[in-house]
Amino acid sequence: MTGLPLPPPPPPPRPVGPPPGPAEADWALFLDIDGTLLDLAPRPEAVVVPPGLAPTLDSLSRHLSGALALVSGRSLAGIDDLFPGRRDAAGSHGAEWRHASRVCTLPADWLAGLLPRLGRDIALPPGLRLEPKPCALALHYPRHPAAEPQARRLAEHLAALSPARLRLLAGKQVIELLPDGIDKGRAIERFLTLPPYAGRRPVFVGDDRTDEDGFAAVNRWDGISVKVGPEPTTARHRLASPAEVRHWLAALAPSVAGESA
Ligand SMILES: O=P(O)(O)OC[C@H]1O[C@H](O[C@H]2O[C@H](CO)[C@@H](O)[C@H](O)[C@H]2O)[C@H](O)[C@@H](O)[C@@H]1O
Ligand SMILES: [Mg+2]
Repeated sequence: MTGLPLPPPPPPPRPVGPPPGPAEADWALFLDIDGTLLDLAPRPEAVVVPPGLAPTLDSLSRHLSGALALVSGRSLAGIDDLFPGRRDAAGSHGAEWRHASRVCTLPADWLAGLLPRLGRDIALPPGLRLEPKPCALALHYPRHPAAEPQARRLAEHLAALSPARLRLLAGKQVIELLPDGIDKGRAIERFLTLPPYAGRRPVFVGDDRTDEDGFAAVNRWDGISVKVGPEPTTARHRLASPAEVRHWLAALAPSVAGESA
């Protein structure tokens, strides 16, 4: 029996090499935290910031005339606990945002309404840990991968109860509830409209599915997108681990030290 001709095979994946270096002075550098700058830990509060990392970021920021921002799922307060100094940052995937010390946080009445009900009249699956943020809610299921469907069902239930339009965002052993329309791509693009970021080439390094919006934005701006880890990605460069990221950043920094010496 003759059938329809088979479609041509998909093209082989584009080779994804390491990112370039040293840092060009016209880069705008956007860095994810967990799984990118820092090794993952069993609990959010258990991560370790290696000594030397903050000074490296400071050197790079000076080299880039201040165009360096942290773009994280953590809250701004959580970012400041790890990297003090009220740095430019997008927190809660962009639902909180700080540029030149000016802070902007989305209203979160929906969260204030939901939180008291959790564990009281809405059951929490065993093993689930809640991380409330100013305008987002993370449902962590550490060491309980089987809890993922339950966490997702709970997140969907909460989203349906909420008067605000919310989106679900799945990360590493976590499902997050966020206001609709919030993602890291938009957070990065917002920085790119403002000094000293405007007119620069965006560079974004991230490790998670939640970073794909950031990679897509940076690709649209002809920037440098860098995926950390082996998973499929739309990023155009790849580093293997947070240790490789730190090594890459430190290798960018000596030219900085040389220039500032
Ligand atoms: O966007 P990021 O900077 O990567 O932040 C993403 C989430 O990071 C934290 O959770 C994740 O890291 C924890 C520590 O390694 C880990 O225990 C957890 O399983 C991961 O999901 C943070 O707690 C979240 O708020 C961030 O959204
Ligand atoms: Mg991450």
